Amino acid sequence: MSSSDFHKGVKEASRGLDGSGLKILIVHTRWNSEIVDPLVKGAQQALEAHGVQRQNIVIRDVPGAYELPGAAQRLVRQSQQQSTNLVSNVVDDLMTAAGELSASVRGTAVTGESSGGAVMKQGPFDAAICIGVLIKGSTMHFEYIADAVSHGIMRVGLDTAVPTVFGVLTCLNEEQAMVRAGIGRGDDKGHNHGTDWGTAAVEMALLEL
Ligand SMILES: Nc1c(NC[C@H](O)[C@H](O)[C@H](O)CO)[nH]c(=O)[nH]c1=O
Ligand SMILES: CC(=O)[C@@H](O)COP(=O)(O)O
Repeated sequence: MSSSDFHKGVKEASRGLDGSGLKILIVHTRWNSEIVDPLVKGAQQALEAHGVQRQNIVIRDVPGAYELPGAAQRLVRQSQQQSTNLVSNVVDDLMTAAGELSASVRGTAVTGESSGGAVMKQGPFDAAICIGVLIKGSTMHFEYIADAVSHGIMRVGLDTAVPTVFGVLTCLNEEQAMVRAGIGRGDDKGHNHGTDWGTAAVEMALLEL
Protein backbone atom coordinates (compact mmCIF):
# COMPACT_ATOMS: atom_id res chain seq x y z
CA MET A 1 0.00 0.00 0.00
CA SER A 2 1.49 3.39 -0.96
CA SER A 3 1.76 6.16 1.57
CA SER A 4 -1.01 8.14 -0.16
CA ASP A 5 -3.28 5.08 -0.16
CA PHE A 6 -2.58 4.68 3.56
CA HIS A 7 -3.50 8.28 4.27
CA LYS A 8 -6.59 7.91 2.01
CA GLY A 9 -7.53 4.86 4.03
CA VAL A 10 -7.20 6.79 7.28
CA LYS A 11 -9.21 9.68 5.82
CA GLU A 12 -12.01 7.29 4.74
CA ALA A 13 -12.20 5.83 8.23
CA SER A 14 -12.25 9.23 9.89
CA ARG A 15 -15.15 10.68 7.82
CA GLY A 16 -18.29 11.29 9.87
CA LEU A 17 -16.62 11.33 13.28
CA ASP A 18 -18.56 13.55 15.70
CA GLY A 19 -16.25 14.76 18.43
CA SER A 20 -18.56 17.50 19.73
CA GLY A 21 -19.06 15.85 23.10
CA LEU A 22 -15.44 14.86 23.70
CA LYS A 23 -12.79 16.16 26.13
CA ILE A 24 -9.23 15.65 24.91
CA LEU A 25 -5.84 16.06 26.61
CA ILE A 26 -2.73 17.07 24.68
CA VAL A 27 0.60 16.76 26.52
CA HIS A 28 3.58 18.07 24.55
CA THR A 29 7.28 18.61 25.14
CA ARG A 30 9.25 21.86 25.24
CA TRP A 31 12.24 20.03 23.74
CA ASN A 32 12.43 20.73 19.96
CA SER A 33 9.53 23.19 20.35
CA GLU A 34 10.08 24.67 16.87
CA ILE A 35 8.94 21.28 15.49
CA VAL A 36 6.61 20.24 18.30
CA ASP A 37 4.51 23.41 18.16
CA PRO A 38 3.33 22.86 14.53
CA LEU A 39 2.51 19.24 15.46
CA VAL A 40 0.36 20.45 18.38
CA LYS A 41 -1.42 22.95 16.11
CA GLY A 42 -2.06 20.20 13.57
CA ALA A 43 -3.58 17.98 16.24
CA GLN A 44 -5.75 20.85 17.51
CA GLN A 45 -6.96 21.66 14.00
CA ALA A 46 -7.93 18.03 13.38
CA LEU A 47 -9.74 17.81 16.72
CA GLU A 48 -11.74 20.95 15.98
CA ALA A 49 -12.39 19.80 12.41
CA HIS A 50 -14.07 16.75 13.95
CA GLY A 51 -16.22 18.94 16.18
CA VAL A 52 -14.27 18.91 19.45
CA GLN A 53 -14.98 22.20 21.24
CA ARG A 54 -11.90 24.36 21.82
CA GLN A 55 -12.62 24.66 25.54
CA ASN A 56 -12.60 20.85 25.76
CA ILE A 57 -9.03 20.56 24.47
CA VAL A 58 -6.70 20.74 27.49
CA ILE A 59 -3.03 21.37 26.65
CA ARG A 60 -0.11 20.87 29.06
CA ASP A 61 3.66 20.88 28.44
CA VAL A 62 6.57 18.96 29.97
CA PRO A 63 10.37 19.24 29.56
CA GLY A 64 11.02 16.28 27.26
CA ALA A 65 9.67 13.09 25.75
CA TYR A 66 10.76 11.03 28.74
CA GLU A 67 8.24 12.97 30.88
CA LEU A 68 5.30 12.37 28.55
CA PRO A 69 3.97 9.03 29.87
CA GLY A 70 4.08 10.07 33.53
CA ALA A 71 2.40 13.39 32.83
CA ALA A 72 -0.32 11.80 30.72
CA GLN A 73 -1.06 9.19 33.36
CA ARG A 74 -1.11 11.80 36.16
CA LEU A 75 -3.51 14.12 34.31
CA VAL A 76 -5.79 11.35 33.05
CA ARG A 77 -6.04 9.88 36.55
CA GLN A 78 -6.79 13.34 38.00
CA SER A 79 -9.62 13.78 35.49
CA GLN A 80 -11.02 10.37 36.42
CA GLN A 81 -10.85 11.25 40.12
CA GLN A 82 -12.56 14.61 39.45
CA SER A 83 -15.33 12.66 37.77
CA THR A 84 -15.79 10.59 40.90
CA ASN A 85 -15.81 13.75 43.03
CA LEU A 86 -18.25 15.34 40.58
CA VAL A 87 -20.96 12.87 41.46
CA SER A 88 -20.75 13.81 45.13
CA ASN A 89 -20.57 17.51 44.17
CA VAL A 90 -23.74 17.18 42.07
CA VAL A 91 -25.54 15.75 45.07
CA ASP A 92 -24.28 18.67 47.19
CA ASP A 93 -25.39 21.15 44.51
CA LEU A 94 -28.85 19.60 44.32
CA MET A 95 -29.18 19.89 48.08
CA THR A 96 -28.06 23.55 47.90
CA ALA A 97 -30.48 24.27 45.05
CA ALA A 98 -33.30 22.68 47.01
CA GLY A 99 -32.43 24.94 49.92
CA GLU A 100 -32.33 28.02 47.66
CA LEU A 101 -35.62 27.03 46.05
CA SER A 102 -37.38 26.67 49.35
CA ALA A 103 -35.80 29.97 50.48
CA SER A 104 -37.08 31.76 47.34
CA VAL A 105 -40.52 30.31 47.93
CA ARG A 106 -40.38 31.71 51.46
CA GLY A 107 -39.43 35.11 49.90
CA THR A 108 -35.73 35.05 50.84
CA ALA A 109 -34.18 34.40 47.41
CA VAL A 110 -30.37 33.78 47.17
CA THR A 111 -28.64 34.94 43.90
CA GLY A 112 -25.77 32.81 42.60
CA GLU A 113 -23.12 33.95 40.16
CA SER A 114 -23.56 32.46 36.67
CA SER A 115 -20.35 32.40 34.62
CA GLY A 116 -20.74 33.35 30.97
CA GLY A 117 -18.64 31.96 28.10
CA ALA A 118 -17.76 28.42 27.03
CA VAL A 119 -17.25 26.10 29.99
CA MET A 120 -14.99 23.03 29.82
CA LYS A 121 -16.84 19.73 29.92
CA GLN A 122 -16.66 18.11 33.37
CA GLY A 123 -15.49 14.54 33.83
CA PRO A 124 -12.64 12.39 32.55
CA PHE A 125 -10.70 12.84 29.35
CA ASP A 126 -12.05 10.79 26.47
CA ALA A 127 -8.59 10.50 24.88
CA ALA A 128 -5.05 11.83 25.28
CA ILE A 129 -2.35 12.69 22.77
CA CYS A 130 1.35 12.71 23.74
CA ILE A 131 3.42 14.85 21.36
CA GLY A 132 7.22 15.09 21.23
CA VAL A 133 10.19 14.93 18.89
CA LEU A 134 13.22 12.75 19.55
CA ILE A 135 16.24 13.43 17.32
CA LYS A 136 19.14 10.99 17.34
CA GLY A 137 22.38 12.39 18.77
CA SER A 138 25.78 10.77 19.01
CA THR A 139 25.05 8.39 21.90
CA MET A 140 22.53 5.66 22.69
CA HIS A 141 20.39 8.15 24.67
CA PHE A 142 17.93 8.37 21.76
CA GLU A 143 17.33 4.62 21.66
CA TYR A 144 16.74 4.31 25.39
CA ILE A 145 14.31 7.22 25.55
CA ALA A 146 12.43 6.14 22.42
CA ASP A 147 11.98 2.63 23.79
CA ALA A 148 10.93 3.80 27.26
CA VAL A 149 8.54 6.45 25.96
CA SER A 150 6.81 4.24 23.40
CA HIS A 151 6.19 1.51 25.97
CA GLY A 152 5.24 4.06 28.62
CA ILE A 153 2.64 5.76 26.46
CA MET A 154 1.18 2.39 25.48
CA ARG A 155 0.89 1.53 29.17
CA VAL A 156 -0.98 4.74 30.00
CA GLY A 157 -3.69 3.82 27.50
CA LEU A 158 -3.94 0.27 28.76
CA ASP A 159 -3.81 1.12 32.48
CA THR A 160 -6.33 3.98 32.35
CA ALA A 161 -8.58 2.65 29.54
CA VAL A 162 -8.32 6.15 28.04
CA PRO A 163 -7.04 5.93 24.44
CA THR A 164 -3.56 7.51 24.45
CA VAL A 165 -2.15 8.41 21.05
CA PHE A 166 1.60 8.01 20.42
CA GLY A 167 2.55 11.34 18.88
CA VAL A 168 6.33 11.14 19.23
CA LEU A 169 8.52 11.50 16.16
CA THR A 170 11.70 9.41 16.47
CA CYS A 171 13.98 10.85 13.81
CA LEU A 172 17.60 10.44 12.77
CA ASN A 173 17.96 14.12 11.91
CA GLU A 174 16.13 17.42 12.13
CA GLU A 175 15.00 17.44 8.49
CA GLN A 176 13.18 14.13 8.94
CA ALA A 177 11.30 15.66 11.87
CA MET A 178 10.50 18.90 10.05
CA VAL A 179 9.02 17.06 7.05
CA ARG A 180 6.80 15.04 9.42
CA ALA A 181 5.61 18.27 11.00
CA GLY A 182 4.78 19.75 7.58
CA ILE A 183 7.54 22.37 7.77
CA GLY A 184 10.21 20.75 5.57
CA ARG A 185 12.89 23.08 4.21
CA GLY A 186 12.61 21.82 0.59
CA ASP A 187 9.81 22.18 -1.97
CA ASP A 188 7.97 19.28 -0.36
CA LYS A 189 7.01 20.65 3.06
CA GLY A 190 5.85 17.15 4.02
CA HIS A 191 2.77 16.06 5.97
CA ASN A 192 1.86 17.25 9.47
CA HIS A 193 1.47 14.02 11.43
CA GLY A 194 -0.25 15.98 14.20
CA THR A 195 -3.43 16.00 12.11
CA ASP A 196 -3.41 12.19 12.02
CA TRP A 197 -2.96 12.03 15.78
CA GLY A 198 -5.92 14.35 16.37
CA THR A 199 -8.12 12.24 14.12
CA ALA A 200 -6.95 9.02 15.78
CA ALA A 201 -7.81 10.47 19.20
CA VAL A 202 -11.40 11.24 18.13
CA GLU A 203 -11.84 7.86 16.44
CA MET A 204 -10.56 5.94 19.45
CA ALA A 205 -12.54 8.08 21.91
CA LEU A 206 -15.74 7.18 20.04
CA LEU A 207 -14.93 3.46 19.69
CA GLU A 208 -17.69 1.34 21.23
CA LEU A 209 -19.52 -1.95 20.86
N1 LIG B 1 17.23 14.48 23.42
C1 LIG B 1 15.87 14.71 23.56
C2 LIG B 1 15.23 14.74 24.80
N2 LIG B 1 15.96 14.52 25.93
C3 LIG B 1 15.43 14.88 27.25
C4 LIG B 1 14.59 13.76 27.87
O1 LIG B 1 13.37 13.56 27.14
C5 LIG B 1 14.20 14.10 29.31
O2 LIG B 1 13.50 15.33 29.32
C6 LIG B 1 15.44 14.22 30.20
O3 LIG B 1 16.19 13.03 30.07
C7 LIG B 1 15.05 14.43 31.67
O4 LIG B 1 14.26 13.35 32.13
N3 LIG B 1 13.90 14.95 24.89
C8 LIG B 1 13.14 15.15 23.75
O5 LIG B 1 11.91 15.34 23.85
N4 LIG B 1 13.75 15.13 22.53
C9 LIG B 1 15.09 14.91 22.39
O6 LIG B 1 15.61 14.88 21.24
C1 LIG C 1 17.35 11.99 21.90
C2 LIG C 1 18.49 12.50 22.70
O1 LIG C 1 18.51 12.41 23.90
C3 LIG C 1 19.66 13.03 21.94
O2 LIG C 1 19.24 14.16 21.23
C4 LIG C 1 20.81 13.41 22.89
O3 LIG C 1 21.94 13.63 22.09
P1 LIG C 1 23.33 12.82 22.46
O4 LIG C 1 23.05 11.36 22.20
O5 LIG C 1 24.36 13.38 21.49
O6 LIG C 1 23.65 13.12 23.89
